[in-house]
Amino acid sequence: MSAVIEIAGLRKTFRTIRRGRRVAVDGFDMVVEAGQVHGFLGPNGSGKTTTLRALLGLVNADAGELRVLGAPAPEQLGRVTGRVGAIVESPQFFGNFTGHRTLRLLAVAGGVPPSRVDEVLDQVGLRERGEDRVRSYSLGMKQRLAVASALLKNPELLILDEPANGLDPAGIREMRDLMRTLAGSGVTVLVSSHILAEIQLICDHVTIIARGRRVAAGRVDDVLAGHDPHEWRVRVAESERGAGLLREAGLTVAVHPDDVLVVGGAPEPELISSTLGGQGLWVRELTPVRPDLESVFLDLTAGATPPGQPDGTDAGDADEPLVELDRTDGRRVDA
Ligand SMILES: Nc1ncnc2c1ncn2[C@@H]1O[C@H](COP(=O)(O)OP(=O)(O)OP(=O)(O)O)[C@@H](O)[C@H]1O
Repeated sequence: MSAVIEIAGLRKTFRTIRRGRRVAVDGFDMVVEAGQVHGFLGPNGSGKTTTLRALLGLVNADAGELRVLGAPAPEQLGRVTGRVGAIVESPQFFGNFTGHRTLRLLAVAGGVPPSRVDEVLDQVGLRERGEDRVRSYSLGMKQRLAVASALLKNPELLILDEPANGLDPAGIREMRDLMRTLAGSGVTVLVSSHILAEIQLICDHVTIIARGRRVAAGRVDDVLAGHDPHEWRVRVAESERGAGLLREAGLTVAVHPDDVLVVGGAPEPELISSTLGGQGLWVRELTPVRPDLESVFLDLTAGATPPGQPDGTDAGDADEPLVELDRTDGRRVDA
């Protein structure tokens, strides 16, 4: 497998009028291999967008090495822009244009054959609505139109910043299906999100960022497996008696209606079986309750107040004037 995105030691500091220096990304590393659907997870203000913007040459990093499809960024991004589609933050479209016309204009501007327009509308499931005005689209449809615009170039790598943001459950499902389809057709997808359950469903790999630093990375299954189960499901013949014995041993026990005991308090499985077996209660089932990505994420990012924000509030504080030293105007970008 070859790396399509490589980030090593990325660091980016912004300056604000009131709070001075704010370290947005602090020695961050990430590797995305070809063919992955890679989730980029982190709490609000943890540095996801800044990282993606640095990767796409929209903001200058203070330090670090970045490569996209092997090309050092930002210096040689131009070599690979035709192979990368990206949507960073919500794209804006003219409501009066139809989806088809919007894409046709973008195709012409990007030197892409107009025949691609119908193909990408098909790919994102908007073919039937292509002749409707964008203003009649739902938020989910607008997001899919944005993805369609990023697909015009037939990219090998698609970078999506919070594509499921603001979508209702049906919109999230559509977006998830779309990403799966894209991955199935060989596109490498990097998707940033704080919607953990969705990342768990769509992504095979994940990098978790907190306070501008990587706190976990790897296959989703491995990241989950690296966290010991906090609880065990236990079945015994006499559930109430079993619960009493386990409580006496210092464990926390919840008795569920179907007589399943959920035993917590970081117990060793041996302690559970010996406590019960020692009193003649034989264990019929002893299963770890595997943590989901959400609990792992909360564990890893607990107390992750971004640097420079002692109160933990998200940095998008509307009342604070920001000196945006490196901000470029474009919110949406096809790299
Ligand atoms: N242009 C800017 N000027 C000043 N500070 C900025 C700028 N862009 C980002 N920051 C700060 O950098 C930190 C990281 O922000 P960033 O947008 O990268 O986080 P994020 O993980 O994408 O958050 P969210 O999920 O809320 O979008 C925050 O403290 C943010 O306020």
